[in-house]
Amino acid sequence: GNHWGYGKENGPSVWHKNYPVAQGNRQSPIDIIPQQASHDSSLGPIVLNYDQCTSINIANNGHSVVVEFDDSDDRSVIQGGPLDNPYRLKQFHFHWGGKGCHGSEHTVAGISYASELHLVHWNAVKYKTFGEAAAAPDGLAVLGIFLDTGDDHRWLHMITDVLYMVKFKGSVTDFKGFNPKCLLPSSLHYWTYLGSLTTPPLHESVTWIVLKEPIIVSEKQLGKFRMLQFTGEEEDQRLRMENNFRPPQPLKGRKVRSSN
Ligand SMILES: COc1ccc(N2C[C@H](O)c3cc(S(N)(=O)=O)sc3S2(=O)=O)cc1
Ligand SMILES: [Zn+2]
Repeated sequence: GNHWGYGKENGPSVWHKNYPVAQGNRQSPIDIIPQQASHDSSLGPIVLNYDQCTSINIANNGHSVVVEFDDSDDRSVIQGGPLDNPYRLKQFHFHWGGKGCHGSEHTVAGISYASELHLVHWNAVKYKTFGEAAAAPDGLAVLGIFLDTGDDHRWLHMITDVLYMVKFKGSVTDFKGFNPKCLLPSSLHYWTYLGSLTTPPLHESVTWIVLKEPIIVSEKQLGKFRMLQFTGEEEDQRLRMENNFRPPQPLKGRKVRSSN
């Protein structure tokens, strides 16, 4: 059917037909212009408590590769920065480009990175379920981390080495005990703004926290993401999973704040 995707017929330029909020006033991603971001001394550091981390599985959902966490309690949370209370880690996933071209969703002064990692958290203090939070203006907090190419990333191997097991849409495999703290850059300096999910349903429910410092991964490691498929094993079409990113959306007067 006309299920949404990243192709010509079902990609970001036509999502508004089924998801009119695509043309809303707080859509993501955006182009972040550092010189126009306002330094806000009231913005404290973000604090990540991932130590009791409980990853459950890794899956190919037909749009990205997703690592899900047990979010039945507050063992893995993000807090501080622009957030009024702790938000619970639910999943993380990636967006990337095709060979040699870029694939991040947020851009910095027009520059895009090779890929972008999103760690999705929800406000379990205010909302009873993830679904309720995902539709509320202060329901989600997504930590965005840019991936640039260079040397091998010593911990990303733990993910790229199992991608072959989730090659096809709908595949899932156990992935326990992975702590995403090993995917953070050395600095937690960030930009923050109010935005949305970057895929349908495009809910305007995300406080975005985008780290300024990218992590470095090798072209070889990125290449393993590109052997994933948008399509299921039983489908005739074999569509390589790449360029699964939405381009920057209009700022519509929003302010981007910068941590110190
Ligand atoms: C209730 O309706 C729903 C609300 C949210 C979701 N999700 C899947 C989305 O693909 C999606 C995209 C995210 S991104 N690229 O970080 O902006 S985060 C996220 S999700 O895991 O929240 C599913 C159903
Ligand atoms: Zn994402």
